[in-house]
Amino acid sequence: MKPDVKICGLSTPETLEAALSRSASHVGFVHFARSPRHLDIEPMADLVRIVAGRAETVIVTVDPDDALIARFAEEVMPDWLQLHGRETPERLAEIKAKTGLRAMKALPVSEATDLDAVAAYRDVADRILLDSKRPKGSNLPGGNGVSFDWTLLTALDPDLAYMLSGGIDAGNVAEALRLARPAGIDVSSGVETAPGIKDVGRINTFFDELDRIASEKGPKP
Ligand SMILES: O=C(O)c1ccccc1NCC(=O)[C@H](O)[C@H](O)COP(=O)(O)O
Repeated sequence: MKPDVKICGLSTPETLEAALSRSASHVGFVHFARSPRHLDIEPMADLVRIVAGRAETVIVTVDPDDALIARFAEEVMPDWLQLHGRETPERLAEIKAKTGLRAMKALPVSEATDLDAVAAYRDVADRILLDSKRPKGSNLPGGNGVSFDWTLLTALDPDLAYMLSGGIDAGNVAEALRLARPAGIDVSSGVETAPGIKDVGRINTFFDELDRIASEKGPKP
């Protein structure tokens, strides 16, 4: 089955259209002041309006308070909130109840024991996103363009439909899909020319590679 593909950290109509025209399943917009991909509520709402149901829309944020989640739900109206902070399973349930939105919980991974956290979240999160742990020197909990050891994921329950992210690009996505078998992949830096600068050419190259992988897997005559 084709994996979901989320292009994250979009911030311009041109790059958003590129992702949509190649059938991204999810498009992500970051609201986190320190991020080079940060968007305020209004420009984010403008981009979500452009999507107009062609993909699922995701606001990526970190430990949002109640006032902020209310603004997301009322002014942006995305399909998902993706949470990259220290949100507990209880807080995740509360955010879902208050907004009516689906929640994707990002869990940072660098070693096998990091996967223990999955058990606490899998029943409350609508999707788990397994992302690389923040590298030393970075002040961002995501979007760092570094990958982790995907062979760790072979220990996961095969029924867990998770998203994989962290340093995925056109050069390594085939290996990511082969080793980790995720239900979806999430890409940000891998389709940028510099942090926060998405590139239409790189988005197309990434989807070309996914098409090539799908054609290799297709039925042989
Ligand atoms: O992308 C950001 O700047 C960001 C900031 C704060 C929290 C999360 C953030 N990104 C989360 C994502 O969903 C990224 O797509 C994911 O971490 C993978 O990023 P990359 O390794 O750059 O592909």
